[in-house]
Amino acid sequence: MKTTGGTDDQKRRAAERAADLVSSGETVGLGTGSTAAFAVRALGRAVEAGELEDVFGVATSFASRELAREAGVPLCSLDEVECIDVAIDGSDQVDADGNLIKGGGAAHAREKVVDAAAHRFVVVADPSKLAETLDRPVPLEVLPAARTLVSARVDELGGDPVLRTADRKDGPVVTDNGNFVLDCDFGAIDDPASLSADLSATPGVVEHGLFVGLADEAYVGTDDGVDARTY
Ligand SMILES: O=C[C@H](O)[C@H](O)[C@H](O)COP(=O)(O)O
Repeated sequence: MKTTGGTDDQKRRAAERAADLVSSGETVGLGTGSTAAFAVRALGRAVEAGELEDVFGVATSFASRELAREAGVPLCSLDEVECIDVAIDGSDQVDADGNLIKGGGAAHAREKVVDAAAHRFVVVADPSKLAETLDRPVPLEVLPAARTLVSARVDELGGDPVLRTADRKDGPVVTDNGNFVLDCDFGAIDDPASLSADLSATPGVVEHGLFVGLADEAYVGTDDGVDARTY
C-alpha cells in the first residue's frame, strides 16, 4: 500500500536538496522508499565525485542498505552507531505540524529509531503527501502471535485493523524484523500524540507508524522547486 501521487521529478528535487545538507565526516540516516532513494543516490554520486569524505550511512531497511551499497555510500550498522547527524527519510503523509504517518514499505520500526536519534531529521516528500490532518491508515508492526489481541485493542481505540498482505506472496507481509503489519484506519486523527501514546502502550506492538514531533524540517518537491518547512 504505497502512495504514488507525486512525480519522480518532485521527489528527486526534494531529496537532492536534502542530500546537499550532508557534510564530510557526518553520519547519515538513510530512509526507505522511493523518495529517500533519490537522496541515497545523490549521496553516492557526491562520494564518488570526492565531494563528500568520511561519510557513513545508517540504513533503515534491507532495501535501503542494498541501495546504498549499489550507490556507493559507505555504511555502518545501526547497532554500532553512537550518533546520527542527519536523517533523510520519506513519509506517507505529513500534517501541518510536521507529524507523519510512515510505514508504507513496512520499514517504520527501524526508521523511527534512526530518525528519532538524528540531530536533524529532514522529511522529503512531494505535494501529494501533505494534509491538514493525518487520515491515512497507521501501520503497526506487531508480533505475529499478538496480532489478534492487538487487533482487538485497535478496535477499542476506534480503528479498523487490516493485516497487510503482498501482491506477489500468499499470506502476510513479514517485516525485516520478522513481524506482521496491521494497517489501522482511524479516520481523521485529531490528536496524533494521544493516539501515538495509546498505540505505544499496547503490548505486542513493536512500533507504529505515527511519528509525532520528530521531524525538524520537510522538503517538499514541486514542479519548479522545493518548498522548505521548519517545525
Ligand atoms: O516504510 C516505508 C517508509 O516509511 C517510507 O519512507 C514511506 O512509505 C514513503 O515512501 P515513498 O517515498 O515511496 O512514498
